[in-house]
Order: sequence, then C-alpha cells, then structure tokens
Amino acid sequence: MLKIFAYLSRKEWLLILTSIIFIIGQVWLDLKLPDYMSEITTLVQTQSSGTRDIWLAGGKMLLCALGSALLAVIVGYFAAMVATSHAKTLRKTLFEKTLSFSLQEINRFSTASLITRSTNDIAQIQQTVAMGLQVMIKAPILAVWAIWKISDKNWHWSFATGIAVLALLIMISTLIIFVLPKFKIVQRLTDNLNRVTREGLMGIHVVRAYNAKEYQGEKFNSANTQLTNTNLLVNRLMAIMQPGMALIMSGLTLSIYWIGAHLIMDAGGTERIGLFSDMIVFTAYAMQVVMAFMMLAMTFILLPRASVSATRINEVLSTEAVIIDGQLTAAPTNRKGEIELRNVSFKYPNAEEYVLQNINFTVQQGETVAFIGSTGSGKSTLINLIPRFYDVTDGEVLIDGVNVKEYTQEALHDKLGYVSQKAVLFSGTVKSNVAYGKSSTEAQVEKAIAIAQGQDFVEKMEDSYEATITQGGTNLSGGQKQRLSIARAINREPEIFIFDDSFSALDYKTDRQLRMALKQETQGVTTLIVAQRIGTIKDCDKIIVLDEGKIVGIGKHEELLQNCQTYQEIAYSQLSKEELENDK
Ligand SMILES: Nc1ncnc2c1ncn2[C@@H]1O[C@H](COP(=O)(O)OP(=O)(O)OP(=O)(O)O)[C@@H](O)[C@H]1O
Repeated sequence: MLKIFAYLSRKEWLLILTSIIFIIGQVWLDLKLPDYMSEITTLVQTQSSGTRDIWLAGGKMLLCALGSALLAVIVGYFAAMVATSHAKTLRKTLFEKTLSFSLQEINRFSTASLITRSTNDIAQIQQTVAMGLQVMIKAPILAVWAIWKISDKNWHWSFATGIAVLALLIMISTLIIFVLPKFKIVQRLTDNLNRVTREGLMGIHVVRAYNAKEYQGEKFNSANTQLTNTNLLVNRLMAIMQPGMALIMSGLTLSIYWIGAHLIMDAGGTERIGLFSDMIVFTAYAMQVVMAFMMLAMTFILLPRASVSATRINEVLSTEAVIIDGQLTAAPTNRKGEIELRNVSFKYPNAEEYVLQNINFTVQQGETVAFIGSTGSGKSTLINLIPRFYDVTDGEVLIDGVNVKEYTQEALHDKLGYVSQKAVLFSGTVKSNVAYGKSSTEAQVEKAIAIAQGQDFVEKMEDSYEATITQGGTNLSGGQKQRLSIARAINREPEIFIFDDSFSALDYKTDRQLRMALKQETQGVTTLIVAQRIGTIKDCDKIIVLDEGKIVGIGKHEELLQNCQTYQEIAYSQLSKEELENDK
C-alpha cells in the first residue's frame, strides 16, 4: 500500500500537509464545543448570570461549529484534489507500463484483468485516499485529544466509556475477520465479469449466428450473480455496523446519565451544579472518543480493501518487461535491410515444446522472401521474432549485421513496416490510421494508400481521406482494412516490410496489383511475406517452406516445385483453383 503513495507529487504532499494542519484546527474547534456547553450549563444554573452571558457563550460555540464545518469542507476539497490527481498519475503510469509489456506479460495478467486494474482498482485507491485523508488523520488526533480531555474526570464515567470503546472494537474486528477475505474475491470476480462481457461483445456476430445468446447470457449471469452475491454479503455484514454504532453510543450516553444521576443524588447542594455540567461535558467528549474509534475502525476497513487493490496495481507496476531495450539507435555498419537468422529455436513461455527449431537463413537488401507452410507450422511465430514481440530461446536474429537485442526497440521498430495477420485499425480517420506513428503530409498518405490499392474505395467514402474509422475499423470490409494496414506500413518508409498473411482478404487481382505497385514504388526495401496462396509468393526471390517448425525447403518457385515435397503438396492443392482465377 505504501508503495502506491510513492506516486504522490510534491504538490499533493503539500496539500496533505495543509490538510493535517486544518484537521488539527478542526479537532481543536470540535473539542472546544463541550467547554462552552459546560459554561452555558453553569450559567443557566447560576442566578447572578444574565441572558447576555449565555448569548455570548452560545455565539462563541456557534463560531467554533462554523469554523469546524468550514475547515471540514476545505479538507474535503483538498482530499478530493489529492485523490483524483493521484489516481490520474496511477492510471497514466499503469497504462504506460502496460504498453511496455510484451505479449508474454499481457497474457500473464490477461487483458480483462489489466483493464480492471487500471479502472476499478485505481477507483478503490482514489476512494480510500479521499476518505482516508479526512478520517485516517483525524481519528488518532481526535482520539488522543478527547481521551486527554476526559482523563481527569470521574473514573466511573471513564470506565463506562472504556467498555463502550471495547464493545466497538470487538464488533468491528469481528466484522473485519469476515469481510476482509471477501474484498479479494470481489476484485477477482470483477475481473471475471469484465472478461465475460468483453468476450461476449467481441464475438457478438458468432453469438448471434449460433443462437448462443442464451448460452452467453448464462455465462454472464453466472459471473454477475457471483459478484452480486459476494457484494451483497459484504454489504449486509457492513450494514450491521451502523445500528451497532448507534446502540453503543446511545448505551454510553444512557450509562453516563445513569452514573451521573447516582453521583448527583449522593452529592451536596453546590457540588451538584458542577457535577451536572461535568456530566454534560463528559457526554460530549465521550461521544468524540467513540467517534474517533469509529473512524479508526473505518480506516481498518478501508485500508485492507485498498491494499488488495494496491497489491494488484503494484503487481503490474513491478513487473519487469522481459524484452529489455538495447543501446544502439543505428547499425554501426553500412548495411540496410539485411536479415539473418542464425540457429534460431523458439518455444513459447511456459510451453514444453519448441515451435521453431534450428532456423537458418539470410535475406539481402531489397529481396522479397516468402514463408509458406501448413497452418501451425510456425510462420507467424518466426516473423514475430524480428520485431522482438518475443525473444528467441536459442540462436540470434540479426538485422544489418546486428543482433536485434542490441537495438533500442524504437530504433528497431523504425526499421520495420509490420502488418499483422489480423488488420488492426484505431478509431479516428483514414488519414490518422495511415499516418499512425509518423507525422506525414497529405500527399504521403495519399501515395501510401494508392500503392496499397486503397485509393478507389477511400475516395468513394464520405469525407474521403478524412472519413471516420470506427474502433477496430468495423465500418470497413476485411480487404479494405487490410489495405489501410498495408498503407500504414508503406507510409513509414521502412527498411523492411513484414507482411504476416496480410493479403489474405484481397481478391487475386488486387493482390497482384498491390504486389506489383509495392515492387515498383519501394525498390530496395526488403520484404518478408507470410502467405497461404502460392499465387501471392511464386514470383518471390526466395521462398522458405516450413513444416512443424523446421525449414524443409528454400529456393525459387520452380526449384521448390522440383525438389520440395511439402511445397509440391501445397502448390498442387491450389493450382487448379488459381489457374481458373487467372483465366478470367
Ligand atoms: N501465444 C502462444 N502461446 C503458445 N503457443 C502458441 C502461441 N501462439 C502460437 N502458438 C503455437 O505455435 C505454433 C505455431 O503457430 P503460428 O501462429 O506461428 O503458426 P502459423 O504457421 O503462422 O499458422 P497460421 O498459418 O495458421 O497462421 C502453433 O502450434 C500454435 O499453437
């Protein structure tokens, strides 16, 4: 929990310090009230006193109450300021940390949990800081000060107050024992609800097409009911607190009055007035003592709840990304766009088996190299090692003669124009998506879109290059999304293109036109293409055939047709279909 406070800024600490001073003032004013109450009680019972004296004491009492209320408002305002800006810093830090994660760390936490941690858990911390700043600081000051004020009063009353405080502590500790473990469960169930909701919404087409609304609804209901029941249990247990407090406070007042009545009855004439006013004052102080312990108890409830959230946030913040940045911002050689994989083997974190084994090949500047193989043969895994989405388990990946681990990730990614298997677009405009990660002129964006064969459909869209793209590009077809993703890579003007099955949604004609335009317009740029279609790759300078994570053939289309069985099988399974298409 304390680690979370390390993210408080100087200004926030200053506000906390000012709040402490104001809280001390507030407690002082609160504890002044019973003194005036005692004065008024004595004045009322003293015959020589006038109404003016009572008004005067009453006026001072009112001023104290107003002053205390004003200070409480200011402290509340400061607390809200500190809590919200601290939460903002935490959200920012957490988001930046998450962005630095490789897929390995993201998979470890799960996307749903990372979202809950960035929202719900931070909201818990915010609430605790806002409440805690007022309650946690005030409680101990008030408790010590109020006890000191009543310490010289009648021991019978002090004894009654002691018993009330004890009853209060027993009640609250019993509650804490039952409620605390539930807080952890509530956060875990919130993760779960988040996951089920995301899953249902992201797969909404499949849910509809398979009439699985009920099935998905049940999944959601189960997660929702679990969370609701746990929350209900927590709230029901906490609901005991309010009446319990009222009972203890009323019981204490009654006891003080009952003890007071006996003491007054046993006392002599003049002593009686003093005892009566003492009793009134003591009751007020005793209430403050009970209030202070109540606030302390609330702190003990708030803190563990927040500490569950703080632990979850710290888990993310203290996770070191496994992909560590190198130092180089440029290759110390004159080479450009060269790739070499030396004895590369790879297995996914926590997996037993190697997905890639002993991969060796080189790609020269400007070459177009394709990767083909059956599904699951490791094509995507292989090219994901180049941008360091994962690091190799054995061997080396070199770009321009330098191990990719030695570059800073920024420098490495600047060399690459990567297009993922599933086209990813962000909410914004056509232009903002194509110029993503690189400030570009309108002409550059238009050129990139033209090479990616997207000009026709973009110019037909309302607002053309400024047309709105919804989150995930849901207002575009699969092929249109792919073309914009490709345009984004072209616009980067990289040394190396990496296309991970990025032409799969294009028709044969567009596929061919795009590759031709790319070849003409981006000469000298090395291109790696993962593809399923022979037609897409048969003109490549080199084709690498993968089977179960091993290279089983390297060469040109004609060579492989002669001497690579796996390639022959893939080619013959497609040729007739392709020939038909080409004849059109
Ligand atoms: N994140 C992951 N964690 C564990 N195993 C994985 C992960 N991603 C892929 N794999 C496994 O690695 C193997 C190779 O997957 P990869 O995606 O590289 O194949 P591919 O040749 O690109 O397939 P496709 O043509 O279907 O895209 C598969 O057996 C797959 O189950």
